[in-house]
Parts: sequence; C-alpha cells; structure tokens
Amino acid sequence: MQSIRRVAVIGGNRIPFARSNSRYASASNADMLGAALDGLVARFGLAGQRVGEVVAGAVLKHARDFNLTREVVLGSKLDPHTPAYDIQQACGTGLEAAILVANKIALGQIEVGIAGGVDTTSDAPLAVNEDMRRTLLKLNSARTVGERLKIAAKLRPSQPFRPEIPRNAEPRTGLSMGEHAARTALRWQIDRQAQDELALRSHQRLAAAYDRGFFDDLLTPYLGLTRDANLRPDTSLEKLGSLKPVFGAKGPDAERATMTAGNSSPLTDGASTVLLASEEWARAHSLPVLAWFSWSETAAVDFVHGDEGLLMAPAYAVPRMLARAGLTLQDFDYYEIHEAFASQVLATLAAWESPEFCKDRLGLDAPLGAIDRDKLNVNGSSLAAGHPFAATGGRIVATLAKLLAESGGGRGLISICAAGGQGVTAILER
Ligand SMILES: CC(=O)CC(=O)SCCNC(=O)CCNC(=O)[C@H](O)C(C)(C)COP(=O)(O)OP(=O)(O)OC[C@H]1O[C@@H](n2cnc3c(N)ncnc32)[C@H](O)[C@@H]1OP(=O)(O)O
Repeated sequence: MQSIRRVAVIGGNRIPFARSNSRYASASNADMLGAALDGLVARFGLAGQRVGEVVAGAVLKHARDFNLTREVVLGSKLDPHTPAYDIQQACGTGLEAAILVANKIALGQIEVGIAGGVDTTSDAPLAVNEDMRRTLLKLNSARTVGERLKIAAKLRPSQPFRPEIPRNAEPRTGLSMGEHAARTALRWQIDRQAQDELALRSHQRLAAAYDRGFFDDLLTPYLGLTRDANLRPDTSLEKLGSLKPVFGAKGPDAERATMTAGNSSPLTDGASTVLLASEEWARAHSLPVLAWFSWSETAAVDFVHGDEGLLMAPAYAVPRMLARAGLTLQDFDYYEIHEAFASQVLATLAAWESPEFCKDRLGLDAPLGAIDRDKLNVNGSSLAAGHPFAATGGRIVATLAKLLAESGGGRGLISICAAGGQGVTAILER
C-alpha cells in the first residue's frame, strides 16, 4: 500500500463569467471549457504533456456531449493520450472534480491532474416531448421506406413540437432552487436587509479584487470580456432594497418574501479549470505551490420526505469534515461559502450558531458557533461573479488557493450547496 501524499493546488484559470443570454450566448460548453483549459495549459507550460487525468463536467449538457471533457482535451494542446471524463454533481461538480483528482494524486495513482467545470443556460439542451422523441427514434431505426412512411404517418398536427426546456427545478418537488431557498429563508427568519448587505459586500469585494489585479493570473479574457459581466461596482443598498422579491413571492407567505434578483445569483455562462499535482511533480516542473488540498466531505439532506432545506447539506458536511480533521469552525482564516442565494449563506451560518440545530440535527453538545464575517468571501463570490453551475467550484478553489499564497499561509474552508439536496465541502491549507 502506498502512503497518502500531499496534494498541491498549483493554480487555476477561468474565463470571465457572463450573464445568461449575453456575451457568450452563442458559445457552447465545449467552446468555454476549451478556452479555460487553453489558458491553463498556456499559463503552466503544459502543451504536449500527458496529464494524469482531466475531470470536469457540466450540469446542462447536450446529448452530443457524452464525454465533453475528453472532446475538449482532444481539441487542446495537451498530449492526446491524456485521459479525460465527465462527472456531474450539480453545483458541486467543479469541487467534486477537484476532490476526485486530489484523491488520485494523494493515493499515488496520478502525479498531476486538471479539474474543471462549465455551464451555459444560454445554450441549454432542448428536447422534444416524450411522444415525439419516441416516434423520431423509431423513425431513425426503421429499415424500409414503407416502415418509415407508416411511422411518419403517426406524426400528426395534434402531436405538436412542444419542446422541453430544462428548468432550474428539483424533479421531485417541481420547485425551483429559488423557491426552495425562499422556504429555508422563512424557516431561519433571514431578513431582507442582511441579504442585501451580503450581496452589496460581494460586489464591492469582487470589484476591489479586480482593481488590485488579484485575478490577473487567474483569468483569460474571452469574447471581449475581461471581468465578470454580472459585477455591479455601482450597486448600493438603496438599489438592492428597491428590487421586488422574485422567490416566495406568491402564496400565503408572499408578504414575507425577501429574495430578489439582487440577492440571488443570476443564471450565468462560464467555465473554470484548476491544476493539481503531487509535491514531486510541482518541484520537478519548477512550479510553486499555492496551497495544499487537505480534507473534503460530501453530505446529502432529505428535502423530499423531511423538513431539511434543499440547499442546507453543507451545514451537515462541514461539521463532519471538521470532526475528521480535528478542527473547529473558528480555525479558519478564510471561508468561501458559495452564494447561490444570500439567504442560503445566512441560513447555513445561522444553523451552525443554533444550539437546537447542532444538538438535534448534528448530535453535538454545543453549537459550532459564529464565524468572523470579515473572513467570509473576502474577494466576493457568486452573487457578484455569477454562478455557471459546474464552474463555480473551480473558481472558488483557485481563488482561495491564491488568497492563501498571497497572505503567506493559513487555512480556508470551501462550502458549496448543490441541487438534489447535496453539499460539497473542502479545506485548503498553506
Ligand atoms: C444548482 C445547484 O446545484 C445549487 C445552486 O447553486 S442553486 C442556485 C442556482 N441558480 C439559480 O437558481 C438562479 C437564480 N436566479 C434567477 O433565476 C434569475 O437570475 C432571477 C429570477 C433571480 C432574476 O432574473 P431576471 O429578472 O431576469 O434578472 P434581471 O433582469 O437581471 O434583474 C432584475 C432587475 O434587478 C436589477 N438588479 C439585479 N441585480 C442587481 C444589483 N446587484 N443591483 C441593482 N440592481 C440589480 C436589474 O437591473 C433588473 O432591473 P430592471 O428590471 O430595472 O432592468
């Protein structure tokens, strides 16, 4: 048996994120992931090299993209002998890909790997309705003209085109991510002002990070964008406060709705990649280590039968990970909590502060307690940058690793909520 090895985060590269149906409206997942990968290959001199594995994914994929990542690798400057495959863990995809690569490096199965993610809601896969799909499949496999004509005759105007457009909703409840989060916001009594303040801080901090050049070596301009297009440096509490609630805004609790377009992450297009390696590989290639990838945990909640919030799984994953690592919630210099919605970040923090939640749900004698909010998402997060589902993990890993390198050391916590009631978390250290 090999012993476990340290896993280095060498760096990341992403393209600026764009709001859905804007600058990247005609770019495909393959185009965007390809652009992020090309930038990473160029930055770290990987052209012609055979990398151990490339693992990436997209939440929304066309049928033609059955192994999107391999196709992107074949179109890149990496050695074509580089194995590559897709994974899918909703918004946790990018981080889960990094965990997979990190674990293989830690076990000595590969020396270097690339994790990534991409998503576009502009170029979402569109399917025909079920009847039409089955008829078209039969038509495709018909052997004779006669058979084809017989099947085609069944296509009637009464069986119209009716496309099925993917919805940002849970199949088991039919509710959107936002509607689920609105229920959680009510349960935890998350107020509007606190959500708007979190959103404002996200924009201000992301803008400041851009202004000081923090993203210069984390980002490759793409299709004319050099910054995340959702970023609004000029937003204010007044503007945010004037927006109408969009989730939880119907039904008996409509009066108490708090979630708006300003304190919810927008539908976004974009891609990210991260380079991970063994210490030996990094040394042999004279590449500095930004941070070490140390612990990870994935949890799931029963939002279907139980009363657990859809996006609350990180509230369970983090304490499990802390227990294994022998750490407390306060033992961190930075907290990167993905901002799907401001209310979901605040509900997660409230759960960790709640003696009842920590006792009844986590089985702890004492609450995990509060975190220092000044250490939360210090370079902004998804409310300002946007959230191209599978690409968010890579954005966060690269941002946190660079932050740790820049500040000379410390420890950072990553927490990402995902559809399906799951949560993916990890720790980076330096
Ligand atoms: C998927 C997983 O696995 C887990 C997760 O992460 S769950 C999260 C998944 N993501 C989502 O669910 C996406 C949620 N977001 C949405 O569906 C949409 O963005 C939304 C419904 C919230 C808003 O959509 P929209 O109405 O098209 O937004 P948009 O037109 O841009 O904004 C509405 C208004 O707010 C304003 N606005 C938005 N953000 C603002 C800000 N920060 N400051 C000031 N004004 C702002 C806009 O300017 C616009 O104003 P006008 O109407 O005057 O032009």
